[in-house]
Amino acid sequence: MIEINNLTKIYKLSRKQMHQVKTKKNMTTAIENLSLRAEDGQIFGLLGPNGAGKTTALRCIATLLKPTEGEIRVSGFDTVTRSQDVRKKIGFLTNDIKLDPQFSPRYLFEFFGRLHGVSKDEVDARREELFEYFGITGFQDKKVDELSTGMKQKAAIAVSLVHDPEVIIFDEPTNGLDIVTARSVTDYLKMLKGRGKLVIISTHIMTEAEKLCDRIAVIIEGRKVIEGSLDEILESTGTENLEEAFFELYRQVNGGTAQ
Ligand SMILES: Nc1ncnc2c1ncn2[C@@H]1O[C@H](COP(=O)(O)OP(=O)(O)OP(=O)(O)O)[C@@H](O)[C@H]1O
Repeated sequence: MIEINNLTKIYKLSRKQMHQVKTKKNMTTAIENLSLRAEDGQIFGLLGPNGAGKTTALRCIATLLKPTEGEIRVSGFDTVTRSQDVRKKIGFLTNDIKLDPQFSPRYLFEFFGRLHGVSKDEVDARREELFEYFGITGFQDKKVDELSTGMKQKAAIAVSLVHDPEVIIFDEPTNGLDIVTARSVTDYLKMLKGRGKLVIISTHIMTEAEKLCDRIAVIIEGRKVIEGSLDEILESTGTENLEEAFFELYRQVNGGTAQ
């Protein structure tokens, strides 16, 4: 289970960053007062436009960032005071964590397996299952450097799951994948949910959230504007699909400026 209570994350900006985003303020609030609860056996989606704060929230859950205010618990462990325990429970995938280009998917899978304290037999069994499922076996001994974007993403997904984590945190898991591979990833996430795992993803793809997520939190400009099942969100916005619901919510936040 993931419990987020009143999470606020404020980044301090360097002079260079202030110049880049043309601001005189040396701080930016990426997430403001976010609370939510995601249960085991559920796929929970954080849905929002670019810059909404989705990656920041997932990085806080994954212990990579400390909340400025508020607290997060993963499987009962606080992400700040019990970060080691949290890390054992989670598999984290994000676009800015890159696999070392000099090594092969097989080497990296075995390396991270050892790092997580998984036995050799178990690593071998999990490698066979995951590499077969994601079609990695054919290029498992090639250097990451020589792989396509999609191949790298598939390898990164497999590596993040080496220790059979209870909680799967995937930031835009189908980013850069073709339609066939994207489907294999979303099917695998559904299978993990069926095994009782908690999967939390970020996405800006409405149809992906619609098909995949049991619960969705829409985040706009760092604030949660609605949370619920797809049906609950459609009912409360009086719309027929998530895209319409999103624009309705966006209009409410921005005072009627969205198309
Ligand atoms: N390291 C950082 N330093 C300063 N500001 C940051 C940093 N990382 C993110 N931000 C800012 O925080 C806000 C939220 O960014 P975040 O990456 O969490 O959004 P996102 O919803 O994941 O966006 P995207 O869909 O584009 O990945 C943005 O305004 C971004 O510019």
